[in-house]
Amino acid sequence: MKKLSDILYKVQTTALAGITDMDITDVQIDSRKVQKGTCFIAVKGAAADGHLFISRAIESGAVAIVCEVLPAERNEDVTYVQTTSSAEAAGLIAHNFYDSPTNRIKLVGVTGTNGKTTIATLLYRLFNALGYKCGLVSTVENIIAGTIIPSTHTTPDAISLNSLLKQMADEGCDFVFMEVSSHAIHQKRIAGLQFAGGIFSNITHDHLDYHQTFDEYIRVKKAFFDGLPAQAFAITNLDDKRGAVMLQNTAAKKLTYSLRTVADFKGKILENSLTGLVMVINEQEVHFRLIGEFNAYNLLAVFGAAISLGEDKSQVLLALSNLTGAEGRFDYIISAKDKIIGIVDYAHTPDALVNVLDTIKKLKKGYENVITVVGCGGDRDKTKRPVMGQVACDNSDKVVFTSDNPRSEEPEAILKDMEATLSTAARRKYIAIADRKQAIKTAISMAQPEDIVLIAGKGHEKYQDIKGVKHHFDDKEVLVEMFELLDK
Ligand SMILES: CC(=O)N[C@H]1[C@@H](OP(=O)(O)OP(=O)(O)OC[C@H]2O[C@@H](n3ccc(=O)[nH]c3=O)[C@H](O)[C@@H]2O)O[C@H](CO)[C@@H](O)[C@@H]1O[C@H](C)C(=O)N[C@@H](C)C(=O)N[C@H](CCC(=O)O)C(=O)O
Ligand SMILES: Nc1ncnc2c1ncn2[C@@H]1O[C@H](COP(=O)(O)OP(=O)(O)OP(=O)(O)O)[C@@H](O)[C@H]1O
Ligand SMILES: N[C@H](CCC[C@H](N)C(=O)O)C(=O)O
Ligand SMILES: [Mg+2]
Repeated sequence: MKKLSDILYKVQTTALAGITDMDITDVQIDSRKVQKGTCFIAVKGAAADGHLFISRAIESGAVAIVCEVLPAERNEDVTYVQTTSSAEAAGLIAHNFYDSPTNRIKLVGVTGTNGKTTIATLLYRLFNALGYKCGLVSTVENIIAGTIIPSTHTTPDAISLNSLLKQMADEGCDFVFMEVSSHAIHQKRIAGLQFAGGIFSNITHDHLDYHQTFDEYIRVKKAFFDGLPAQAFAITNLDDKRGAVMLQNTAAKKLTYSLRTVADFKGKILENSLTGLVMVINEQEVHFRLIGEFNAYNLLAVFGAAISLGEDKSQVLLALSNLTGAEGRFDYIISAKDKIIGIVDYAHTPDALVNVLDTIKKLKKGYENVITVVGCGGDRDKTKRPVMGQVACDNSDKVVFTSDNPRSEEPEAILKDMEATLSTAARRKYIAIADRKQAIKTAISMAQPEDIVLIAGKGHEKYQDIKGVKHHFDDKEVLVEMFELLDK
C-alpha cells in the first residue's frame, strides 16, 4: 500500500492542508471512478473543470485532493494538496502510484502527424522477433506481452497509461513502444515517464481545431523532445522541413534518418512495387514486404531505433524484411475475376492522403484508373476538409466523397465543407454519397478490370460514430463482401 507522501514524490506542491502518511488505495482524475481511499486529482479540461467535482469525489470516498485552487470549504478528514499544474501532477502521481514502471522497462515514444502507429507496431513486432518480451501502446490496440487490450485513445490518459505500463513491467516486458500524440503532450499525459528514446516521423496539417496554429502544433511536438533526458536517444526525419528543429533543444543523443541526404540512418529506394520495397540501408541491400515511400521512412525510423537500442544491424534488417504493416495501413486485396485492387488505408489527413495516392501512382502500370472513396471526421479540424477534397480529386481519376465518423455533425454539412473550394477540374471528378457502404459499392461498380479503388480514412476502425452511437462498420469487410459479389 502506498502512502500519500510516497505518491507526491517530485510533485510541485504550493500548499498542503492535512496529513500525508495516510494510505492511498487508488488515484483518479475522474470523480466518477473514485472509491474509498482514492487520491483525486482535479484537472481543468476542455469541456469541464475537475475542481467542480471535488465534493463529489469526497462523497465517494476520496481521502486526498490534489488541485490548483484550494476549495473555500474544506473537509477536516481530507488532505488537500495544491500544485501549479494538476495535469503534470497526475502524470507524476500515477507513475509513483504504479511503482515507477518506466524505471523497469525501456520506453520508446513515437510522435509526428503520420506514421506513429506504423512505427510503434513495427518496433513491437521487430523486438518480438528478436526474442524480447514487449509492450505496445497504440491507436489500434495496446498489447501486454501478446495479450491485447482494446485502445480508446492513441495515448491514454496518465492514470490508464501508467496502469498499463505497470502491467507491462510486471509481465517482464523489456521494451515498450508507444505512440505519443500531440494531445497527450499538451495535456501532460506523459508527465513523469522516463523515456529511453524518442522518434519523430513528420509534421503536417492536422488537429488545428485543438492546437489553433501550426506553430503551436510544432511547439507542442517539440516539447516531447525538449523533455527527453541525456541518456535517451532522439531520432528525427531530416527530410521533413521541421525535422531538425524538433531536436534543437533536446538533451538526448541526436540521430537522424533520411532518404535524400547524409544521415546516421541513410536509405535509398531501389524498387517500389506492390510486392514491396527494395532498399539500401546503411550500405546493406534489403527487400521489405511493406509498400510505398512513406513506409521507407517508417522502416528507417524503426531501424534507427533498433540500432540505438543496441541491436545488431544484420539481425534487425533480416527480421524487418519479414514484417508486414499495421492493420488498415495500405491493406489491400485483389478481386479474383476482374483483378480490381482494393486498398484500405487510414489516411485521414491531407498529407497522408497525398502520400497514399502518390504511392498508388508509382505502383500503377499505366492505364488503370484510381477511384478514391474519402470522407472527413466530424467534430475534428474543419480546415482539412476542403484540402482533402481537393487532393483526393487532384490525385485520382474519380472520387466518391462520403462520411467518415460524422460524430455529432450532419454528414451532409461535412460533405459541403469538402466540396466548398474545389477547382473546376475537381468538380467534374466527384460524386457525393453520404452512406459509406453505398459509396464503396458505387466506387467498385465504377471500376474496370485492374482499376484501383482506395478507401481512405478509417483503416482498422470497426465502427462508424454517428451521433454518439458507434455502429459496426469495417471498410475491409465491406470491400471483401463487394468483391465476393463481383466474383460470383
Ligand atoms: C480534447 C481532448 O483531448 N479531450 C480529452 C480530455 O478531455 P477534456 O479536457 O474534455 O476533459 P473534461 O471533460 O473537460 O474534464 C476535465 C476533467 O474533469 C473530470 N471530470 C469530468 C466529469 C465528471 O463528472 N467528473 C470529473 O472528474 C475529467 O475526468 C477530467 O479529468 O481528457 C480526457 C481524459 O484524459 C480525455 O479522455 C479526452 O479525450 C477525448 C475523449 C478525445 O476524443 N480526445 C482525442 C481528440 C485525442 O486525445 N486524440 C489523440 C490522438 C489524436 C491523433 O493524433 O490523431 C489521442 O491521443 O487519442
Ligand atoms: N511516415 C509516413 N509519412 C506520411 N504518411 C504516412 C506515414 N506512415 C503512414 N502514413 C499514412 O498515414 C496513415 C496513418 O498512419 P499511422 O496510423 O501509422 O499514423 P499515426 O501517426 O499513428 O496516425 P494517428 O495520429 O491517427 O494515430 C497511413 O494509413 C498512411 O496512409
Ligand atoms: N486519432 C484521430 C483519428 C481520426 C480518424 C478518422 N477516421 C476520424 O474519425 O476523423 C482523431 O481522433 O482525430
Ligand atoms: Mg496512431
